[in-house]
Amino acid sequence: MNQPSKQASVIVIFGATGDLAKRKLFPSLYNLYCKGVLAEDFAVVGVARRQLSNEEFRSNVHDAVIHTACMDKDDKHEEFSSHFFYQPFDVTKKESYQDLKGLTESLDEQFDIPHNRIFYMAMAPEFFGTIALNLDSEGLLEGDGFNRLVIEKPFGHDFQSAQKLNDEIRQVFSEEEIYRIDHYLGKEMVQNIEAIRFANSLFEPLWNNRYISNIQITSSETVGVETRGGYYEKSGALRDMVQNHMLQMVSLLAMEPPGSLTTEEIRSEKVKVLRALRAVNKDEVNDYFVRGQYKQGEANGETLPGYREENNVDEESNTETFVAAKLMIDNFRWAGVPFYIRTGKRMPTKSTNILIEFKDMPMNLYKNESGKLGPNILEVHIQPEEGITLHLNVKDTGDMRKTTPIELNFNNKQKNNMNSPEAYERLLHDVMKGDATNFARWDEVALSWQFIDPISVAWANEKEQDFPNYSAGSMGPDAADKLLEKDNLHWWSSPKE
Ligand SMILES: NC(=O)C1=CN([C@@H]2O[C@H](COP(=O)(O)OP(=O)(O)OC[C@H]3O[C@@H](n4cnc5c(N)ncnc54)[C@H](OP(=O)(O)O)[C@@H]3O)[C@@H](O)[C@H]2O)C=CC1
Ligand SMILES: O=C1O[C@H](COP(=O)(O)O)[C@@H](O)[C@H](O)[C@H]1O
Repeated sequence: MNQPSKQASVIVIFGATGDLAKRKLFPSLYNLYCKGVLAEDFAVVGVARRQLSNEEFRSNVHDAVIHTACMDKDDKHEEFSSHFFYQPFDVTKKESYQDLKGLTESLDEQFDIPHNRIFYMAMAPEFFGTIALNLDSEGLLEGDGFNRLVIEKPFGHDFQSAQKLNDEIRQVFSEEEIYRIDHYLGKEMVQNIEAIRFANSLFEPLWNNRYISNIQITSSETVGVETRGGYYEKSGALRDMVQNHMLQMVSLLAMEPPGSLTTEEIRSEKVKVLRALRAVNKDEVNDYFVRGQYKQGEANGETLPGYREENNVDEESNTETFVAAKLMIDNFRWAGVPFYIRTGKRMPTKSTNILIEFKDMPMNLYKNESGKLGPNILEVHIQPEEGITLHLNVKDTGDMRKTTPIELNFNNKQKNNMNSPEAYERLLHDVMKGDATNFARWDEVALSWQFIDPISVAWANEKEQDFPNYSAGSMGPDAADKLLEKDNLHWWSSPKE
């Protein structure tokens, strides 16, 4: 159930000296503060191992938000950071939790907060279970207010580890209290998928296997693994991007219209898509999945290192930095329509794009004159541009029997002349409101892992002899193109790329 919007709370960030807190959480909280979403009655407690005073912590927070400007208002960096408090913390020690209890209760009084708590886990997942159990045993969850637990990815490494983690946190928190972050669900245009589908009589009647030929989702990154070689070696693109973000986008594109826009209705429809995903067993992996690993290449005149040359990466690594796949959804709406996905590091552009290709006209009156008609395509630009493009055919000026392709464009950022809020800002606000719609429910996470696990097992068991198989700065290995060629299709490259 969605709750009324403003509910003052103490936000406890576990891992408050880390990268996520600095780059995403503090700036998002600052934006919410500037917009008046966070009232004067909020407090943030940062905890981590290192010894910092409140002043040092506030100075870190201040530095993290100094380049973020309050729109149309005087900047409030000092005022904002005065709401932040720090406590050195050892996740395994009871005393740390007892001290935290004392601090949060004193902040309740200072800021007139009715014992509402948001616990944000911005540290390694191996600590989550211990933290949850200690929060409970040391009485931090007692009181009349709400308790909400925000959990970062990765939520497990496979189904078994995800289930173990879930069992641990569920000993203490109810499903309704758990907010599993998938930051793609906080992106403006990912959220717009539902509106495009369910608020336009033009599209919804066509949104099925009678009219759609195929759907293509590309999420490409220009960066390599940067400082995250250690994590990425164990994860790879399949766990890092496909299990979560890519499957979430597929679910939103393929779900049935929910009965209403409530959290449970929407998540229940998404989960049905994951249940209908055709399982790929280990002998079929090569028919449906392609893996890639980047080698040295060039972009913008710069030589880029290969994955195996990156820090903390095995020089014979079998980890994939690129995945392309053909997903089939075996239900009445989607039988026979392939959903192609691809994602990778060190590709030519940073962009996420969805293309819905409609089937050809049953008869083409123009074919003899001007060759094959261009297909109708609806593109949803997730990032960096936010908008939609509809590709149509119109009459060529001056020739009755010729057509020419045109584009109808909508740019979301031009709508109200402002940037849409960053995903984390939106998701943090949702947690404060108690709206879990754009967070992954346990059954979604479980089903995604169950779908992914046979592929990762097959890949772990069979070293890819072709690795590295695509140049940094390219669109991935040739096999990704062949995946569609087998179906007489090809990847459409977005004109926005
Ligand atoms: N960074 C990002 O953009 C993203 C991160 N994530 C996830 O968020 C989580 C945090 O990531 P990130 O911020 O990058 O990681 P960092 O390594 O930068 O930060 C880890 C934090 O945990 C603290 N910490 C580590 N061990 C302990 C301990 N035993 N007791 C108390 N505190 C401890 C560290 O502080 P100290 O050293 O002072 O103890 C630090 O504050 C991870 O699960 C990651 O996968 C998910 C998506 C994006
Ligand atoms: O979750 C992750 O996402 C980012 C890509 O996110 P985006 O919002 O920049 O598209 C990816 O770089 C990272 O490896 C992965 O962990």
